[in-house]
Amino acid sequence: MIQTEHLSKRYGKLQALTDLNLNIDKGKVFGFIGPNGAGKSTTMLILSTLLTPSEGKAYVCGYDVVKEPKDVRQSLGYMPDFFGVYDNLKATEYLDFYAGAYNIPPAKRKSLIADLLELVNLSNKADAYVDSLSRGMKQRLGLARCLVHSPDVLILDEPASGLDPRARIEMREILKQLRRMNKTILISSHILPELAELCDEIGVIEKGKLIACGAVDDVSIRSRGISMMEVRTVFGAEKAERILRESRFVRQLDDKNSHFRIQFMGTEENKAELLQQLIAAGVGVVHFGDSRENLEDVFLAITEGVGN
Ligand SMILES: Nc1ncnc2c1ncn2[C@@H]1O[C@H](COP(=O)(O)OP(=O)(O)OP(=O)(O)O)[C@@H](O)[C@H]1O
Repeated sequence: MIQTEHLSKRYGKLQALTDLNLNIDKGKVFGFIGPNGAGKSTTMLILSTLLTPSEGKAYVCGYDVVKEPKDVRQSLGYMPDFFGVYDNLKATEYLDFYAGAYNIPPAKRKSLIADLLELVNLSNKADAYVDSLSRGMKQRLGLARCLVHSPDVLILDEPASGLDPRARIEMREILKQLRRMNKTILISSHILPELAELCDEIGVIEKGKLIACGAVDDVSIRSRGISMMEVRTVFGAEKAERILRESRFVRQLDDKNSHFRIQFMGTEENKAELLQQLIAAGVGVVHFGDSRENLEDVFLAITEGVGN
């Protein structure tokens, strides 16, 4: 549904994107992770036909973004990282305006807008002026806006940025709902754990280059063999700490009352080896596995030194 081939973009002398190859299948949620200035928005603008690539090709639903921009725009909904709302419009009027822009017949708009407001949990704000909505509500309204023409593909540039934890959770629940509706979603963030639960695959981009790409669980392994792990023990914590500290597979260790968090560098076999070593030493291991919550550390480890 989304494909790029050797996609590159230069702004004057600045190479913002270099040789990007992406292939996102129907119904998949792809998380695009990278620090500020990595090239995420540039990629999304090209896919949304708002920016022309310097080199390479990009397709959305099989349509070429340069040669068939109208078909691309019909197929996708794009939510920029920042968008304005009009002061004197109510939420329903705002969506009605965009539905009109997509030539949706007036007779169909009322029920469509009611459905969209329900989807984004804003039914009770239908008659509220958009500039009176909280930031989280505005973001959700922005999401409804890019769904008015029922696109198969969604391109969402940092939809949760600037939101408080509750608003982030609400946004995530709506995105899960969109995934259940079989939308293909490209979503960016500079916060990896935020996307881990939502995405089927992630791509890590740094200084315009894709440096790791794949299923959330194996991106770290495929890239540099780094993963974050948790080890919990009920007895023998001191022995465990010594073994973990001395292990050639452990790069970093945090210890909180028999609960160890380690940066592991090695293969799945190496993990089994380490677990056997702990058990053979008489450590009471009750948990030994990958940590999802600390994926940010993996991201930092993967991107460490890249591009320098
Ligand atoms: N219109 C422009 N003219 C010149 N340089 C630009 C322009 N837009 C972006 N850049 C530069 O291109 C690089 C990539 O920017 P881009 O906005 O794509 O990154 P990003 O990953 O989306 O970052 P952020 O999270 O800050 O939005 C940055 O160095 C940025 O300063």
